[in-house]
Amino acid sequence: MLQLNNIHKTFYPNTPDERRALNDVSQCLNPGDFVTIIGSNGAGKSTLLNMLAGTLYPDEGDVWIDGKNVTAMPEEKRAKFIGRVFQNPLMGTAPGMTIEENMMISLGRTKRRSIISGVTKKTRDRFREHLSTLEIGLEDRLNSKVGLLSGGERQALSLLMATFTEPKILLLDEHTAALDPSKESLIINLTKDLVEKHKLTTVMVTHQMEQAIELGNRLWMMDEGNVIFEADENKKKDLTVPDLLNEFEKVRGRRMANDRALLAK
Ligand SMILES: Nc1ncnc2c1ncn2[C@@H]1O[C@H](COP(=O)(O)OP(=O)(O)OP(=O)(O)O)[C@@H](O)[C@H]1O
Repeated sequence: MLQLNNIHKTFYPNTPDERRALNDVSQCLNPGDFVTIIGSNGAGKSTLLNMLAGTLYPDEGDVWIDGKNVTAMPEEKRAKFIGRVFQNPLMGTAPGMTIEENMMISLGRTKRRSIISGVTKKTRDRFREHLSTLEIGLEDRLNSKVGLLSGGERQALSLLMATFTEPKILLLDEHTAALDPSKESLIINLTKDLVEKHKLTTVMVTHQMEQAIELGNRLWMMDEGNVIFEADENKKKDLTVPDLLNEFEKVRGRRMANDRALLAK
């Protein structure tokens, strides 16, 4: 479903600011795989997600999604089959527009049909049905401006908008990091439900190692632009946070430097 072949990315090459963000990354995911990615500061996690989303292009290597080489495909075209939720609840939704208008935009991204044609009763009913699965009452607030929603409500809506069109790939970019703990568990449970319901191939970056172990069927640990340890479904079942820290030390001969991961529960 997803294949990364020998991906390299260096920012400001041949200058004093040169930063090698990805260094020969080759990985693949099967349909329905859910990989969580952890790693040290500056390991290349966000760069990898940006490469998948088409926000950045690799210097070398290629990206394949569902049998198609998408390496040079611009972000707006990939948005037809990639859903993404960001860390910041303010990103991913338009605050000045209503819930219904935001959902129409999501739908419009994936369909050729113009969104100006208006919302039919059938579409509105479909939106209500999807919103009701969140169980936070948004189905009764279709005409509320999204800017009035709380951070947790907005992140739940972003997650729904990224998934109800059934993308080929779902990218989660530390999507619970800005939420307080009660909202965080709501969003994590929703994530599990939506990924399972739509059988989505999912790539999630997180700084919380427990979350990385609990969610999904695969795990990649990154450092200095590459995946230095990975666990498949079997290996992941028995994995603990100390195991991950030990694995890092074993491979690198030093401790993982990640201030946010170490501060997280
Ligand atoms: N737009 C950019 N311009 C220049 N350098 C960049 C840019 N984006 C990332 N980098 C550099 O590339 C490297 C990898 O960064 P990236 O943000 O992918 O790491 P990360 O694993 O997401 O880090 P963190 O967990 O600290 O957010 C870092 O050295 C970073 O400074």
